[in-house]
Amino acid sequence: MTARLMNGKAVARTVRDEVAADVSTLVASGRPAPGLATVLVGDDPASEVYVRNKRRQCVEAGMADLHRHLPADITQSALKSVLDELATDPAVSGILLQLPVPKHLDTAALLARIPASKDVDGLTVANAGLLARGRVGLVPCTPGGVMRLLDEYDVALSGADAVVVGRSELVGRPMAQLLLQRDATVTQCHSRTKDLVAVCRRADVIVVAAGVPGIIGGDAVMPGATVIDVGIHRTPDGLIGDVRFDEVKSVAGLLTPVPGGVGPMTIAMLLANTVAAARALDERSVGA
Ligand SMILES: Nc1nc2c(c(=O)[nH]1)N[C@@H](CN(C=O)c1ccc(C(=O)N[C@@H](CCC(=O)O)C(=O)O)cc1)CN2
Ligand SMILES: [Mg+2]
Repeated sequence: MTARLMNGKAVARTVRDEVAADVSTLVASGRPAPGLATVLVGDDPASEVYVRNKRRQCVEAGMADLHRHLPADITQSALKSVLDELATDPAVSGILLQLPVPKHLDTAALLARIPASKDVDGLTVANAGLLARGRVGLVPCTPGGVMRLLDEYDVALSGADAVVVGRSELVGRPMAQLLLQRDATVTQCHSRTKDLVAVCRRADVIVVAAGVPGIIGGDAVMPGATVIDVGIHRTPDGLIGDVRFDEVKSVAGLLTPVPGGVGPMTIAMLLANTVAAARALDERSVGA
């Protein structure tokens, strides 16, 4: 068998077109264009690329780019003040703190300054709590993007055995919650899992977000399974994921490539969350 590749680039394009249409409708009805505040601390080259792409795609979708670039040595309290200012600025629909931040800063305390209503990354405790209760909030972008990809390729989830490899706040935990909401039987694996290969081999759907290059090979995949690779690692030979692509390609039924799989979906879902946040803020002020 050779897996069919899931084209994240194309699906992300579709999502961005939907967002642009939603923005046009909002603006045509006399509302301000949604505004996205990307907050980048320091000069990490990969983060700079991601934020540049977020800003460019934000403008392409007709939204306002309200970027802040702050020095790597900024203090916790100065950064908190910037976030507090964005929190009350009516032009800002969504706030995104690019991660990771420099080591001297306390990420959890910073995220706590972002109001849940503007938390377009879905990383606040409030939005994570809503997700855990199966209620509507802003969903983290990468797991949200994985769900959209699974739906675009008609992957059946109800009753399916789904394995999530990884338990990060950014991907693994919310991913498991989203699959559970869709009635999958979810197993969450991590660095202490005893027999990762045996657990994965039972799965109809595997989402790998371990942050370990090539951790999942062909031996861990049931023939015909759907395999989603969230990993992204720079090597002298180019970008690779958490999945050993060539091996898994000959076993899986559906597989995401790296690059061009999950990555582009992350930014597309950020834009979708920003429009959703703008709409919700708007409805509140209309009702107020
Ligand atoms: N606040 C956040 N920080 C981080 C997030 C996040 O969702 N919110 N996710 C990652 C980085 N990330 C977005 O921020 C991100 C990673 C990768 C891509 C992407 O499009 N990847 C391309 C390859 C691009 C390349 O050449 O590097 C692909 O996979 O095709 C987009 C966004 C950590 N931080
Ligand atoms: Mg089974």
